[in-house]
Amino acid sequence: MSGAPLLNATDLYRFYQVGDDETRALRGVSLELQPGELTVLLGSSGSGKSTLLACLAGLDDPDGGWIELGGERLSRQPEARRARLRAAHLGVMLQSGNLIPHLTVLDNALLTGSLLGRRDDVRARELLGRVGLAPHLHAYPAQLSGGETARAALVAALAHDPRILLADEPTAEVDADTEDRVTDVIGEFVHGQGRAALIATHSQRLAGRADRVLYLKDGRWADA
Ligand SMILES: Nc1ncnc2c1ncn2[C@@H]1O[C@H](COP(=O)(O)OP(=O)(O)OP(=O)(O)O)[C@@H](O)[C@H]1O
Repeated sequence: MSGAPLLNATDLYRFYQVGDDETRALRGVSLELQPGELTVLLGSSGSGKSTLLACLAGLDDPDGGWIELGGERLSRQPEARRARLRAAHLGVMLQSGNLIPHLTVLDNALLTGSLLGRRDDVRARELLGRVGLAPHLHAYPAQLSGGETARAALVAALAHDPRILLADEPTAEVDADTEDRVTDVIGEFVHGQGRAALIATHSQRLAGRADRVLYLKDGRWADA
């Protein structure tokens, strides 16, 4: 792949201090995300995947290193600026807390697009249908199963058509058929629309569709 990356992270460090203990969750991680590239992030529990995604999403700030998004610096910026950059460039799906509890599945999917002034009902309904949530458009998050919640969150991250998807285990708690559908939606987003995605997953199906597989071990890149 060539050309300017959509996202550029250089030498990221993130340390957590709990009492006298320090966890070094990221230790010098660099990464570029290019358009048309599906990157899968693998690593055992505690290897730093969620920490990396949170930093790249501007939801957490690295202790060292820097992140550029669309040519603008994301790291070490006030929260309001990070939020603006996040909305302009990213679709983010974390392991929890993605959906607004008092909005329906459909309204959650429409929210970011509405805030950006480009609400797209057709795209939101189509994506929800493709991941098998057509019967649940008007359900509230508390009425969904774990797998349905993950799929609703994935659509909420994709419906405003971001340039980059950052997703943490989008196929957790789903059967093989549904996993295929979710994988198809992500594949179409990246390869059909020329977007970029970084997906933390344990799914071999998703890893099998990736253009690039990265392994994190103890907060550093490692060989498979
Ligand atoms: N808020 C926090 N405070 C203290 N330590 C944390 C915090 N968040 C993460 N950690 C620690 O940082 C390390 C990396 O955690 P992280 O959640 O990024 O791993 P992960 O690869 O996403 O794991 P999983 O696959 O279980 O989600 C772990 O040792 C974890 O205990």
